[in-house]
Amino acid sequence: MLTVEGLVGGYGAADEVVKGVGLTVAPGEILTVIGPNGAGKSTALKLVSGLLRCKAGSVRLGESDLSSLDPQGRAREGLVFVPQERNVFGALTIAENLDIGAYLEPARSHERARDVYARFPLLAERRGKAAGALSGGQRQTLAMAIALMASPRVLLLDEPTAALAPKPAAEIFKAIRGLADEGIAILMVEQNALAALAMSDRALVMVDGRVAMDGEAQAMRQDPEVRRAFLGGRA
Ligand SMILES: Nc1ncnc2c1ncn2[C@@H]1O[C@H](COP(=O)(O)OP(=O)(O)OP(=O)(O)O)[C@@H](O)[C@H]1O
Repeated sequence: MLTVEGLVGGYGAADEVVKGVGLTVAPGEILTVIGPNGAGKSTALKLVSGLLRCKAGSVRLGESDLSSLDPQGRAREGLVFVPQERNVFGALTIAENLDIGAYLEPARSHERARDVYARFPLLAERRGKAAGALSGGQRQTLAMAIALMASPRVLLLDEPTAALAPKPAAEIFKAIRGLADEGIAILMVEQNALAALAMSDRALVMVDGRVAMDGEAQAMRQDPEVRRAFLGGRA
């Protein structure tokens, strides 16, 4: 179980963009964070990953307190972040990108890559090709595949379907659901709120650095207030 309590942090002088966020994600569960632009969703994810230092609060995975660890230390414990942008090395091949993902345990790179290729055959077919030649959806798939090379227990995904058309976005969501169904805990930030909630277990609305609402994803999807504010009021 990922347990985040009282998370506070931000950037330089603006050190309270996130003003006290708490959440839990169990193995096999998808928790999606939605909310208006600038609410601090991506910042919260970066604080959980260790990319940004917390001013206050704690991040625990099971019995381990990860709060004082850097991103690499947290990844060693099983908490792996997939950024929204610059998440693959375009000039390198897919195989080389996966190798980099295995930096924590290079000796297991071959074995992990075999699993990843079995899961994502499109990457296997293109393994010798440059990542820069991939479509948007394929690139996001590769970004998740790189993270999987570290054998994560928790994946932190920052807008995995950003800038994707509905069909590749649906494929990415399906792949994410598959990872959760195998026991990985997923904490995801998404702008594509309606589709994200449809495949999530729980959701959390962040407004101005705080948790404004949280609950079961399907109930939130039906909530008139959430629909009006975040889902375009659509039925
Ligand atoms: N690198 C940075 N340096 C300083 N301020 C930043 C930085 N990145 C984001 N911010 C500020 O932090 C606040 C929250 O941004 P954040 O990206 O976390 O919001 P968000 O909820 O993820 O919104 P969006 O969906 O627009 O990305 C905003 O006011 C933003 O301007």
